[in-house]
Amino acid sequence: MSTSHAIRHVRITPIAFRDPPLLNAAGIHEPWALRSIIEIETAAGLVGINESYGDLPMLEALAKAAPALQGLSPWSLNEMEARVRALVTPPKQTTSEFLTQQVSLAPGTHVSKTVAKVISAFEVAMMDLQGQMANAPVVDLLGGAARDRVPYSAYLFYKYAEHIEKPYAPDAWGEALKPEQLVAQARRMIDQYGFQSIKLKAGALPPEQEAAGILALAQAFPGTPLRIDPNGNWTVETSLKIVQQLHGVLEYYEDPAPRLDGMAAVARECDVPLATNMVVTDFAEFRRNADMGCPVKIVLSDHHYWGGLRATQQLSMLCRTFDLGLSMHSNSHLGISLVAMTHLCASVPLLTYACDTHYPWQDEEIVTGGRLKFENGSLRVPTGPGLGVTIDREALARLHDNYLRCGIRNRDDLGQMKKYDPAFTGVQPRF
Ligand SMILES: O=C([O-])[C@@H](O)[C@@H](O)[C@H](O)[C@@H](O)C(=O)[O-]
Ligand SMILES: [Mg+2]
Repeated sequence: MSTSHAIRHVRITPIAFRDPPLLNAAGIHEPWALRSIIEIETAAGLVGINESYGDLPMLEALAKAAPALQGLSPWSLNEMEARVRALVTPPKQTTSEFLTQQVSLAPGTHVSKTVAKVISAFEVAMMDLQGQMANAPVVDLLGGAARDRVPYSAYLFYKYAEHIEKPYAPDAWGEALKPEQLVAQARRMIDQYGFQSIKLKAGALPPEQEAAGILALAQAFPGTPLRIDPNGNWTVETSLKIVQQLHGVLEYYEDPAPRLDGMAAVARECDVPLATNMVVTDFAEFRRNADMGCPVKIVLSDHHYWGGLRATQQLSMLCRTFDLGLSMHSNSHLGISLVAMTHLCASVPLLTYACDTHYPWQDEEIVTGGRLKFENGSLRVPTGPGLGVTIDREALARLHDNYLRCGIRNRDDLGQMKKYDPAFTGVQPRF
């Protein structure tokens, strides 16, 4: 490698962007969602970019690992992984902290994922650099495109009309607590993006109400594949009762009951395939599911915490070996994450369902050119070198300023819900 391609500098910029009051099993979204923007610069001045989690422990881990990249070639991903593993060890937890985090909805915030998250954060930016050096899109570095566009689904949430603090004008989506409001939300999202399948985030309202929501969607959008995701907030008994009410309607049943044993108990009595982003979140958990005869049939990966794009490709091979389906999970994110996910999904022959994305819930953007355009619910894989997108510096400065002012340093859906309802405990399963 010529020394001009050696990595000389790593910049991590935390950002915050507006996030609507979306309800979930843990509580409710805060007014600002956090991300980190990663920039890796070579001696010659090429810059590879990426987007990842922006909570404080993640920022600390990124800062700790960044010096390991000094002098490294952007092609040396294995060496980068070894150096990160040597430098970053997850902080120790007390048992009670561990139990609290077990019910977290966002596996990306769990400390056991720190090393995988940091590796992923650097890997994508290094592959962006590789693509620029080789004049090839990331999808080609991953083996080439198995498809030229990647399908996403409409991701519906129950929600309030505005945040309790009212830090900015209410979003355009309005309240969604009743079936007819949910149908209106789906209609608006599908009209705008063309999505061809629908996911409902559940586990927030009483299950019968959420089942009524799905039935209303089934009536309003006949033939459209539907999914429901209570994030393990239902007992096995509730999960089985509700799936009966939804007979013939669901494409898959996502994390109805907590833990792998809960999911296995549901699987024994129900013929709808179970999907997860909560109980198979790394290779050890994949093995546990396999040892139990695969009660979970669909793994919802997320390169941000599975260890990167290449790790997710390895996961896809395992899914094929065990005859499992594969699709993608998401958290609140902007365009760099969406584009990285699109390159990845285009490169994976086994992609059995349209992917999740929170993108419609965000109205801000960090990439040059503004919001990404969907066609019939799909995103075209960028064909330019690397990720094929660049950072809008003005937007980066503005979103970083949001971060400095917003006061949020860790995502806390439970704490936020307590502002609306001080008696809310978040103890799961609630229903
Ligand atoms: O954004 C949310 O509220 C979701 O509930 C998210 O935190 C989950 O991790 C995720 O989307 C899921 O599918 O479980
Ligand atoms: Mg989920």
